[in-house]
Amino acid sequence: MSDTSLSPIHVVGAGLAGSEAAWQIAEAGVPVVLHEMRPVRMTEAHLGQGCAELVCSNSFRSDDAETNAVGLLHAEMRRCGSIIMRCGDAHQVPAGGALAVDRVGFSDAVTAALEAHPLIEIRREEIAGLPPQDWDSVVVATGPLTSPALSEAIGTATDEDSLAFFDAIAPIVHKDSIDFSKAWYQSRYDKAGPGGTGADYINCPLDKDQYEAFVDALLSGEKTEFRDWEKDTPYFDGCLPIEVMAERGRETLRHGPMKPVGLTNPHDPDVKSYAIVQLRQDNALGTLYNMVGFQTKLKYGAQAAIFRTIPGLKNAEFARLGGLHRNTFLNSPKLLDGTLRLRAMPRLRFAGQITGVEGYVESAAIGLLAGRFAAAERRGLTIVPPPQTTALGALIAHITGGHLSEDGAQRSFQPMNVNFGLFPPIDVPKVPGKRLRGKEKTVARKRAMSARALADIDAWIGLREAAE
Ligand SMILES: Cc1cc2nc3c(=O)[nH]c(=O)nc-3n(C[C@H](O)[C@H](O)[C@H](O)COP(=O)(O)OP(=O)(O)OC[C@H]3O[C@@H](n4cnc5c(N)ncnc54)[C@H](O)[C@@H]3O)c2cc1C
Repeated sequence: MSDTSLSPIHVVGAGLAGSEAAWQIAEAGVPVVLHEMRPVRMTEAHLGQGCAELVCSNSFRSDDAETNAVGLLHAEMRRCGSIIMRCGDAHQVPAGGALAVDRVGFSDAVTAALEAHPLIEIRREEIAGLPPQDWDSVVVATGPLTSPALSEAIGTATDEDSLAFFDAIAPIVHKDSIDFSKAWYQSRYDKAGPGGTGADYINCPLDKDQYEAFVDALLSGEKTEFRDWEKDTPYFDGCLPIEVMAERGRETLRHGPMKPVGLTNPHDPDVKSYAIVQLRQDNALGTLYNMVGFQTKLKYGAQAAIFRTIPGLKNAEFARLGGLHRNTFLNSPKLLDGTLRLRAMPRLRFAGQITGVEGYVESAAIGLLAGRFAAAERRGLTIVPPPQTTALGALIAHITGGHLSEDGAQRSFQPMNVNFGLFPPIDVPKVPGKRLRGKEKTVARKRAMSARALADIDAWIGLREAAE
């Protein structure tokens, strides 16, 4: 099926999306040149030169393909031969119901697979402006930290003020600095999940006084200040810094990342904790743990001081403290066509977080689609996007048209994780002799949507195979 007489497709950026796009193109038999600027030029967040480096958490989130939209996306991507999912599965670490990976093993495996593919050439260079005119098919997958020279060129080409918003990352703690006379291992509701034991998280309990003092410290702690032009930059709601959550109400954290449900403190089993901080394994060795949901823009000194007030973390040593980062993404519903091409310059196709999806898996998923579309176009095949009833289809439909914003209104398109709200509605299947209500009905609806999605993705994959 490979045809080396075809001229190559250029992929810019070997992150989650670019690695997946390059793989899909090459697997479709089309040569690829993959341009990655690291290590020649680094971003603010990447530490090494590996492909598909995970810059913060090591989690691909829930792996439940029956009732969780991201778990369903995992399943669909596996069926499409995703390299990101293949390497993720091969390097998973225990994380309850989530799929978490050893970040180094994962990135090494993706890099090795790409380097070994006969149709992929990797060039270590920055594309510091619009790609050369004679590149007639390009996938731009340069992510939230696209280098300034390229993002300015894209801004000019699209005639848009590039919209930026802020995200924050969570700290990572050395496990051997955690005090296990206070902390304990347990997954919420003892859920074992795909690679877990039911005791995968480290939990640190707070009583009411400790929680109130912690919230006070967050509210008064010294924050990284925004510069003037950055002040109107909004946060993405799914990744709010904890101190911003605390500002929204004193109980917000107790109902969010510090919720005390589904966990029992073995050191004091009769006393219900008022709030609980969870840490999740971050590397295969099990030596590092990240503080779940503790992304923050507190200054480093304040972070260390405040987090050490958490019982069990008094002597915590931090492998990395939390921090702020900027995100850049296109107003995709306006600028991209249904196959991710820039309307104003169709030789450029976009993939990953720069298209306005959020998250490692979603970014890779859009890379998967961009790669398949670019390869089909190069081979003269008709491009058929996946139906919106699938997770892949729901995601691309959202970024290329599903999001509604009124003409002339301020741009309202915001990065989006995959979720069942993006799927067309479905009738909940009837259970003879039983009337489903509440949670039971919601779960039944999700199961029905997932079953429909998996059947439809198989049909879509079959269509492509039939075209070849
Ligand atoms: C600090 C931070 C923390 C995040 N935390 C999480 C998290 O915990 N969980 C989660 O699911 N998502 C997180 N995200 C969001 C997002 O899902 C990830 O950034 C994801 O890696 C995006 O995938 P991508 O392929 O679009 O971009 P990336 O994975 O960032 O890949 C882009 C690649 O392009 C390269 N590049 C950039 N400009 C150029 C150029 N001009 N020429 C050549 N190469 C270039 C970069 O070096 C990089 O390798 C985070 C993002 C950031 C920035």
